[in-house]
Amino acid sequence: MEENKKLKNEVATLKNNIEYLDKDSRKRNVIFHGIDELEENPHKLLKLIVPDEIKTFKDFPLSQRTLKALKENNYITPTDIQRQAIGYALQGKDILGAAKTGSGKTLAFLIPILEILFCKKWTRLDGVGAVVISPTRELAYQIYETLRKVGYLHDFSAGLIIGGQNLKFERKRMDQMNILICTPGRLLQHMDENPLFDCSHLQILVLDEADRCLDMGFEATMNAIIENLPPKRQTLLFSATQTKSVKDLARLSLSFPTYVAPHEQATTATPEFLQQNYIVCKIDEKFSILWSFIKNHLKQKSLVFMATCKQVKYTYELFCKLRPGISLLALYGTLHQEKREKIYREFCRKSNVVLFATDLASRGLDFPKVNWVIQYDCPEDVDTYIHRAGRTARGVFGKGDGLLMLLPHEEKIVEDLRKNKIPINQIFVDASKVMIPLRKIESLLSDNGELKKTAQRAFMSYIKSIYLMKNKDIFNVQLLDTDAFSRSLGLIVPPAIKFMYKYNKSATENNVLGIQDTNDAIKKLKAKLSSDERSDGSESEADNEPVVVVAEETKTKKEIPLFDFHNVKVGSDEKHLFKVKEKNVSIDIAVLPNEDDVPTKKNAKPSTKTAVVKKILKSKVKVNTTVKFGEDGEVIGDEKKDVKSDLGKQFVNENAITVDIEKMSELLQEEDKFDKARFRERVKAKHKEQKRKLKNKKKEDEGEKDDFGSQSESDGPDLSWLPDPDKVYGTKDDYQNSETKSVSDYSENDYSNESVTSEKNEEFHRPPKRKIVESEDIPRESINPRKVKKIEDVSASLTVNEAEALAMQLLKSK
Ligand SMILES: Nc1ncnc2c1ncn2[C@@H]1O[C@H](COP(=O)(O)OP(=O)(O)OP(=O)(O)O)[C@@H](O)[C@H]1O
Repeated sequence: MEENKKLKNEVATLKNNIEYLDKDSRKRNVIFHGIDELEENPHKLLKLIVPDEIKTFKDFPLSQRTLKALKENNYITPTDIQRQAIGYALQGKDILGAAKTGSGKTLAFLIPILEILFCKKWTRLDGVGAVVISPTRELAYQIYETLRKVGYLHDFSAGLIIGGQNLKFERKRMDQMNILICTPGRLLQHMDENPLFDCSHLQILVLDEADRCLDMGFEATMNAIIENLPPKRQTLLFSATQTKSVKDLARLSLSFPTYVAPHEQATTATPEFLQQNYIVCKIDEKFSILWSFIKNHLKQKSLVFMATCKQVKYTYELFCKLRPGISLLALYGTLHQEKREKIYREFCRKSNVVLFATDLASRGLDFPKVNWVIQYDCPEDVDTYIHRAGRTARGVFGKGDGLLMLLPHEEKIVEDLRKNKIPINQIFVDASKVMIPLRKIESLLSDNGELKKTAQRAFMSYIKSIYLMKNKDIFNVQLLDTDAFSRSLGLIVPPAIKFMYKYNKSATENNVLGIQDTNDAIKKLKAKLSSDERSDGSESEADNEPVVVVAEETKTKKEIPLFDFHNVKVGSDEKHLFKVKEKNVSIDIAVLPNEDDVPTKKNAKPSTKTAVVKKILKSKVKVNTTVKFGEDGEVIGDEKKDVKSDLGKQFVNENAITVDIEKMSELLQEEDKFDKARFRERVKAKHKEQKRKLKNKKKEDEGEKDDFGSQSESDGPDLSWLPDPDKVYGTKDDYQNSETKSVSDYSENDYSNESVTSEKNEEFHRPPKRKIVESEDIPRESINPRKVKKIEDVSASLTVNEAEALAMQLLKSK
């Protein structure tokens, strides 16, 4: 104790001097020499920092700058992990830190980073002194923000190096950074490509969510990063589910790491005030339960975890269209970085909101005041459960609720959870209170092709994710009622699950042959599927094709508004609602066809494109050829495709497999001659046809002129119907006399003088003003009625004399 007190005083003096030194640099070296002495004897500090004696951050030998910033951000009392880890870290020890979610691990490594670099007089010119690696961009961003808060009084430069940002911008500044917060991929990219990046002086390496950073997903990247780092460094590993794997630790070449786990003896592995529940339901009930939950928690902040990006996308898009009355957000890896950041910030800011997310958001993210964490799909393992559930009930007295949704066969995971000190209780949902507008969803999907595709992708991605799970005791794709699942998503026709069909087929074949080890084939298939699932691009076309199996008519549920998960029903009747009905657990229906559907060899419809091609090739049908038939059924050859040259014919007869380029070019030249000749002929014929048409048109035009202009004689009107003028007016002579007379009369006498006229009339017998004469030898019916009408009109308008003159003229011309 005495020694401790002495050391404390020593350090207090040093600290004061360090602050003082900021103003007076002349004494700097003397003081740092003192700190160096302490560093050389770490056990001195170890004795000095007794975790149980630490009440506030002031009790640590921290710089005033750090203490001030901590105070400003209301960090007064250190949490358990901070109390235990900071001391060891300040001594330069490698640390394996494990503590419950939301227990403040971030500060447990950020404070030592600041203090160690500060004590080492790190400056901008010294380059990268500390690197913090986080598995996700969002978490890296969050750590960076915390660092800015608690380290703003220090002179260090810090950089956030994550994917999706401007690489050029980062590249120029990398050599000036003292503390880097990064994701593995981007860090390695700089190590590989950026000549300005130098981390040879690195002092501290931190892996947040260390078990995730070191797992299979990042294995190669992390190995490459570690190779590029100086072996002499301090390494700190933190996670709520810490790795103890010797292999992992060996990879990091930790030297006698100190295991810091303040909650190891705790009764629970999850936060104290986290209320954890689970329900068991059928696969087709999950979607409606989720919808009902959201509708009944409109004034809360909920986070829903789903297995795949595509499920998140579909649920988000569909629920937005259904308008639940609360703001909805979706966060998943395939989103653009800017969007991801925006959604992350929005979810942090809002208080009544639902965020659908993949496991991208399951680790480390410190969303404030989340009321509910719903694990819509069963987590891969206990660790994933812990991290997901830990997004609520965070901080010192944080409270929250968790709900795990399980399918009947997934209930086994509860045993594992309980074994791992996770207190979880079963609750029951009153089925009568569950509702979803399924008809509306179906009609939305039928109207919106894009949404339907998203639904199909969501369906497929879920099935694939289950198929790829390691733990086959819990995740068994063959126990999924895929038809019911598809219907619950609004898909009347379930998409075909071809990979399963292939898998089952190969398994059956191998069984028949007595081959035990089919692992290689399955592994290949799995690798392909997992790469599909991870990829940003759309699923293969095949996955979106509808299945051959005809779906049953979709059942609709009554829409009943009230819903309460806390309404635990103990009555046996209520319990039955969620018991597994064996007939609904159709093992093979969706995956393997029914016996009736099993295709016989003859009538089998090929299910894949390869099978179709094989069938076509077998039937010796020439693909991509067109046969034209004439009217009499004779085959008409395709002139274009027929070879004309002798060389071409010879080539066709040879049926050569290999291609001789020179010969081919010669052949093409020969064929080209024929083609050109054919083309010339066609042009000629076209010109000829055009000329002919022009001629015809000209003729037609002339004909039209005849009709309406000078009429030809032959086409003249038929005047045979007119009465014989000799009969009517006497002989030709009489006629000539009368004509002369009348003309002179008309000229000499006033035509209007009636007396004269009457006299003349007496001399000449004039027929009364006549109508069209109906002569006996010309039957009226034989005359064109239109002509008759026309003549009647003309004659009615003429005076007798005019009519006579006209008639005479006509006769003359005849
Ligand atoms: N000493 C402290 N006093 C008060 N609040 C604190 C303290 N340390 C951390 N916190 C707060 O607790 C919350 C959780 O901290 P942090 O995110 O570091 O937890 P974590 O252990 O890293 O969680 P996870 O395991 O989920 O990554 C944060 O909001 C943080 O501000």
